[in-house]
Amino acid sequence: MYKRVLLKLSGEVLSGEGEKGFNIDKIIYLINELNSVLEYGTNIGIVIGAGNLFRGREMKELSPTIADQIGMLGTVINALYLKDLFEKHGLRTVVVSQVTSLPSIRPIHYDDINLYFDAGYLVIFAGGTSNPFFTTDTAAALRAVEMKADILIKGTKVSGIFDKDPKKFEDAIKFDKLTFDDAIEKELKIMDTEAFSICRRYNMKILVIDFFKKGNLLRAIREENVGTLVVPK
Ligand SMILES: Nc1ncnc2c1ncn2[C@@H]1O[C@H](COP(=O)(O)OP(=O)(O)OP(=O)(O)O)[C@@H](O)[C@H]1O
Ligand SMILES: O=c1ccn([C@@H]2O[C@H](COP(=O)(O)O)[C@@H](O)[C@H]2O)c(=O)[nH]1
Repeated sequence: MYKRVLLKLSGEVLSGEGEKGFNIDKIIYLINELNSVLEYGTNIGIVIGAGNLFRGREMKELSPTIADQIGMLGTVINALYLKDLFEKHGLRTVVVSQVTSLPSIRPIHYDDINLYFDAGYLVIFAGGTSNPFFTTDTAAALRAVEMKADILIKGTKVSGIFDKDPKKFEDAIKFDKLTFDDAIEKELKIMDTEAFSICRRYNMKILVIDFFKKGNLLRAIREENVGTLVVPK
């Protein structure tokens, strides 16, 4: 069983696939999935995307650096939205970020992260990497290494990593396991090359799961056979 996990969630986990904004039923589902895992004392850090609000690459009318800053702020909005609802449902949560100074957001300090986990808090890392031209997958890789996670779990809308995008190709074939070298060489676009590359350098395993399938998060944390595992060798 994994004891410390960085969970990367697509923004669409908050809205529903292909939707924008927030859907309270989806967030209750997320809370239930997290509760089932927190019972076991697993430390959970969350990096949340912002596809339910803004994706830099979709705002073609804007300069890329501005669009990306708006995207990063979207992750801050998502983090605060989640913090409030998590706490209303009994999940103690702290939001940490380097990109904004707001009364409900704390700066990232490594020593404090351990204290938050020891006190039973969920930690949401908001604001991506703080740099334009990246995505929250890269932020997830960095935070997973920084918080000394056992594994980075990417909760998404596909059941794992395929030889091509399963949303576009019906005949896509799923991998149960593959190496970082394979994922990078085959240019499997489920995650950025930067994210794979950071995880390869620091031996951070990645597991990609369908977050919309009930119970999958617990299966993943219990190290049951679910999704696709990416390993060093
Ligand atoms: N080889 C592949 N295997 C699996 N999925 C793939 C592959 N190539 C592309 N994809 C696509 O990658 C997507 C990964 O989505 P992800 O969870 O990162 O959402 P996102 O849109 O980047 O996040 P957000 O909603 O926060 O912007 C999946 O929807 C899937 O269709
Ligand atoms: O480090 C980062 C992380 C994110 N962005 C911008 O935010 C949006 C939303 O993130 P997703 O990973 O796509 O959900 C992204 O499209 C970028 O525009 C960033 O600039 N830097």
